[in-house]
Amino acid sequence: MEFFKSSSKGKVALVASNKPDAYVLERAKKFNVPTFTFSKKEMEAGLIEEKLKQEKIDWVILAGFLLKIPESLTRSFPDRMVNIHPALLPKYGGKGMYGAHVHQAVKEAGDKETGITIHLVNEHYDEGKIIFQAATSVSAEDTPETIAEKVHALEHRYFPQVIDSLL
Ligand SMILES: Nc1nc2c(c(=O)[nH]1)N[C@@H](CN(C=O)c1ccc(C(=O)N[C@@H](CCC(=O)O)C(=O)O)cc1)CN2
Ligand SMILES: NCC(=O)N[C@@H]1O[C@H](COP(=O)([O-])[O-])[C@@H](O)[C@H]1O
Repeated sequence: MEFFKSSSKGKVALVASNKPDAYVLERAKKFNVPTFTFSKKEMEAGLIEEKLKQEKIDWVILAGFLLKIPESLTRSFPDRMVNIHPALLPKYGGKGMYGAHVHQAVKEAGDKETGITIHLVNEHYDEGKIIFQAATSVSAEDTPETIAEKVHALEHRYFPQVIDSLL
């Protein structure tokens, strides 16, 4: 929202979440961005498709969204739905691989690097076309928490720029 508030290429037109207490909804209010909350059942009943068409949304950007997007919704936004994953796919992707679970797996594997992947969204978890990746080193002294800090820094640095490059 900060990045796009003065953009001539696009704007954050709606913030939607299935978690009514998600802090991003508070952030959206400060940027005067409309918000929309929904349940998993409503998503699976097609309520999101209706809302996004009503609001004339062009792109759907997933950031920490933790439910499987139904195929009907992914097909409504062909090559226009983007997700950010906190690892270097195809490593550490798929069901169960989200948030701290990913960084824990990287630590337990003893990997020397991790990173972020920005990809198009299809009907499967984390299997869409990869658009961008950035890596960071992992040392033996790193913990899942310090790994998360490094990954979050990459996300905050690159996600807006990559989205901007797609518009
Ligand atoms: N159709 C798609 N939907 C989603 C994708 C995708 O690529 N295709 N990406 C995810 C984001 N994600 C990884 O980047 C991801 C998020 C959550 C899970 C997961 O295992 N979720 C749990 C439920 C967690 C909860 O309810 O709190 C589960 O399915 O059991 C895996 C990957 C967003 N949607
Ligand atoms: N597989 C999906 C996944 O793990 N997404 C991750 O959830 C976090 C949300 O952080 P935040 O809500 O605290 O900004 C982000 O690190 C994002 O990569």
